[in-house]
Amino acid sequence: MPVRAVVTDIEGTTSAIAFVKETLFPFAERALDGFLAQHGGEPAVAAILDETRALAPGQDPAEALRGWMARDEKVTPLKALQGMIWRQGFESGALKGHLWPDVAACLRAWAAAGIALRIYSSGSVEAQRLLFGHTEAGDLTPLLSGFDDTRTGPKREADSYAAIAHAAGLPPGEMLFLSDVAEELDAAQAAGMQTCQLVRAADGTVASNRHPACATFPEVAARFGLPAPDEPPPA
Ligand SMILES: CSCCC(=O)C(=O)COP(=O)(O)O
Ligand SMILES: [Mg+2]
Repeated sequence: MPVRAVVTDIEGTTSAIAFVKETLFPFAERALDGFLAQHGGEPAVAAILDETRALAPGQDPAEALRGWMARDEKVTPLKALQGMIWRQGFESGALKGHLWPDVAACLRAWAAAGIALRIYSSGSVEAQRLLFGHTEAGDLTPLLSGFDDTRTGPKREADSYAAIAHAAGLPPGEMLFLSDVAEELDAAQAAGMQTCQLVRAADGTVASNRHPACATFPEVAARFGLPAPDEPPPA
């Protein structure tokens, strides 16, 4: 079936795991206490702290958030708060959204051919917009027609992918989900989507054998009949 929409994960798929773990997470960790001291009374931040207390009863919310960060737990209020903290970094230029060198040219070629492009990541929608709005290849958000995070649903549950297909207004079979995590691909496949695992050598991803595997976006293009970019990716 032809692919009319591509839904992509971020960490391990468009972007290096090391960028998330060694740049983004430490940035949020360093800024956490100051951010809560300055913004803790604002309604959006107070709501995140309430969500945190509900998920970690009896624990100081800042400590709960710090623990989730240390264990890389994809907990929705943590992800929302990280997005808010990263805003300052992206907008000041202290942070640049990392994309593997093959990604931007393919996204441009696919969008130009009328393929709908969407993001589905554990990173909050705010963080997704910031990352794609501030990449070394420029602002790529005009190429993207939809953003979903774990408020849509857990990434390992088929219903989340059904909801994404519904929001895109397409049959799931005409949508291709890209991720480094086999369990996420299993869920997308259970919802009827086409799937491809990104096995990025630098990320040390191990191919699952349950899904087609590609090392780069141009390989994805070749395998799924998507247009390839005109220009070669920068070295
Ligand atoms: C700017 S997105 C930050 C990435 C992040 O926090 C994360 O947890 C990524 O998880 P993914 O679902 O994209 O693998
Ligand atoms: Mg990932």
